[in-house]
Amino acid sequence: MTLSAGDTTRRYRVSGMDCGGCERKAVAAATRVTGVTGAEANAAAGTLLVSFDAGTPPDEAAIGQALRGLGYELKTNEPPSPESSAAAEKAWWQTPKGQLVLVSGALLALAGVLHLLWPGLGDAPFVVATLVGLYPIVTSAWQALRVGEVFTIESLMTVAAAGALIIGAAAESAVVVVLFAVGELLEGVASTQARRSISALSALTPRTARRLDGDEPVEVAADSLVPGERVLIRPGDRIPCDGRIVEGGSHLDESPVNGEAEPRYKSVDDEVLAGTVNRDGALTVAVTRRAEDNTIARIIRLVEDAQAAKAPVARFIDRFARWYMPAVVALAVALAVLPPLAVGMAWSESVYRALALLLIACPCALVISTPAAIAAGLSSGARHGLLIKGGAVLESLGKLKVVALDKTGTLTAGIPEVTDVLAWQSADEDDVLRRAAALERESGHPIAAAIVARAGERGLDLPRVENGRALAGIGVAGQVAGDDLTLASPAYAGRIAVLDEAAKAQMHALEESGKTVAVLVKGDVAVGAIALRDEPREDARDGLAALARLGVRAVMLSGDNPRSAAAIGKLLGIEAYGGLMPEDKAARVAEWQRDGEGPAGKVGDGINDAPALASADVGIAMGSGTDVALETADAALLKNRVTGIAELIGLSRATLVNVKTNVALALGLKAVFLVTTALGITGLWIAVMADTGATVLVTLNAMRLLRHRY
Ligand SMILES: Nc1ncnc2c1ncn2[C@@H]1O[C@H](COP(=O)(O)OP(=O)(O)OP(=O)(O)O)[C@@H](O)[C@H]1O
Ligand SMILES: [Zn+2]
Repeated sequence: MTLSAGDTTRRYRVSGMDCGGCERKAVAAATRVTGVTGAEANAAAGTLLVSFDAGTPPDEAAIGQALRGLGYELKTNEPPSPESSAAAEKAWWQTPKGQLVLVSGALLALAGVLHLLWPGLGDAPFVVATLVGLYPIVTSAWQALRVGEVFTIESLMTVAAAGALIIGAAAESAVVVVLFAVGELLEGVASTQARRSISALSALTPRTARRLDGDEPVEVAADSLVPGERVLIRPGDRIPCDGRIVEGGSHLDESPVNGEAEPRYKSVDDEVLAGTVNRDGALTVAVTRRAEDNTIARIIRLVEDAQAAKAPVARFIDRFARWYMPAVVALAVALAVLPPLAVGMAWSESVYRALALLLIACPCALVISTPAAIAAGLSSGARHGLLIKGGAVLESLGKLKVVALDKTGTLTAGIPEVTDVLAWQSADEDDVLRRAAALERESGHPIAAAIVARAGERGLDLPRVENGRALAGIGVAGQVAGDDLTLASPAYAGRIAVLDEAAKAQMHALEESGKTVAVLVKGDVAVGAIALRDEPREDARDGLAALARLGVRAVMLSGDNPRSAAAIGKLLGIEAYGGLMPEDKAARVAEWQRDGEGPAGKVGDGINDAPALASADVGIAMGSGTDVALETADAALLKNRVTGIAELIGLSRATLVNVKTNVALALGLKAVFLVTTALGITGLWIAVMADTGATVLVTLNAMRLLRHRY
């Protein structure tokens, strides 16, 4: 079943699950509750998604009860907080699994000692050790049986250990029980680590804030702050909330939130993020978001959702494990029964081999191989300002062959500056600038900000504009003192006005040097033009070079005129196309996909390039955490750097390689020992060692991703 979070689904946190077997049991238990129509569990994320008929939500307490019977704890979907996550993550020896390891291990050691001191006791001490260690396993096998899950790891284990006792291999079965407990304990380690590295983010926000009541700072709980309140932040403090600076200026270290290494100077009207560090100046900040909506809380929610959404590989492995277990049981029965009947092998020998087979078959390592790696990859990315919305996105990111990048704000800083003002037809330069700035006053385009700023520098008074309107991808228009005015790209200006050859030549020259030109048209006469230049980002070259090293083709798609796009493209050494409307960019991406040049990614600010972001295999939003971008794109770069794109792809590839290595390790070890056991070369406890060993290897390998180098 495929589920997604919607209005007829509800997501719960569940603690205690740590492998595919746990997931299946939890799903089986939840779907038995009346009203529940489907469920999906994810051990790595510690989540259970429950679907139900709209209007009749199922009884939460009943679901909780059903899960408790299996040893899992249901929590309602509370927002993450340092306290709750700290409480959920107990030290290993405090968990039931840890205690089972300690108790069964101690009993095994004791049995060994007794056996040496009083050989007369025979196997009795080992039998006792086995039975004690087996007790929780039997209980959990029984609970799973009651919800209809017959072939669980625990039921295999119960049969195997009991069988070993019956054929007189008590010492082995005691060892087997301990190793099984160790393996179970280890299974959860990678996903717990991954989860912890995310919930650690929430601990970055200070608990308290110094709220200004009038001019008096009062210490209050940070999560009680509401938008509009003002807080005082001293040098060295962590910022307690998302907000806007109303007084002061300081260098802010944002690395904890977005991985941006260089501290940035921010002052009045700049946005600050909760969890970042105020380096050197005192700031007064107006709160803009409540604690539960601040950027860091949103990041944590996104990453948790991402971990809960299974990658296609993980689904495949789940399906595989489903038929694999019964198949193994059938094989074990055949191995026990056939050789004695066919070639007269001793029953004790054939049963022994069959039991060993059951033990190796435990698919724990295989089942955690994929989710562990993906959870680690997603966490590692989030810690470096690379947000990936789930395993499926991660898979496609690693396969990208071509990436389209916007020019403005992506490859360039997005802060153009006016370089030239041209005046034609008896107008003077200040006149052109004054009217252009008046038109731009309401526009949100970076060009607008630059023109208004330049007019301000020259101390110009801006006239009133009537009927002002933005022409998306073209420019702005309105009436000033009765004149119809348009400020637009030369291409559009050429359509509504006649541009003489001299003017055209002037503009072409500006464009060829990489500048953007906006033409001021009065009625149907071009009266002047303003040229602006937006410098490439410092790291644009490095970022593109890194993409080239990964063998990914990078193409610039720009709404700016083709000549200046080409000039910037040449400067950066990237294939460039200009004069594209947003839908043209989407069409270009679709073309690549159709012609087999994709999978294609699209990087943009997520604001005026939404169609292209959506049509790409992976839409990557870039920018300092703009609201739209975070939630609509498939992946987001919180640090405002071109180099982040290659980091994102590199991380995805590393994760995919890790997944493949893990699957190969788990399946490979399993295959080898299946054969050697069936042939009678290796015995019971090598079999269990192999399974525990594979679990350890897979876990360690996945955890390497938490230290991935960017
Ligand atoms: N407010 C404006 N003032 C002046 N010109 C504008 C304005 N808005 C758009 N234009 C013109 O339209 C062109 C395309 O704008 P659009 O917003 O689609 O692209 P962009 O974001 O500037 O560039 P890119 O696609 O490279 O990111 C601009 O290069 C500019 O010439
Ligand atoms: Zn388990």
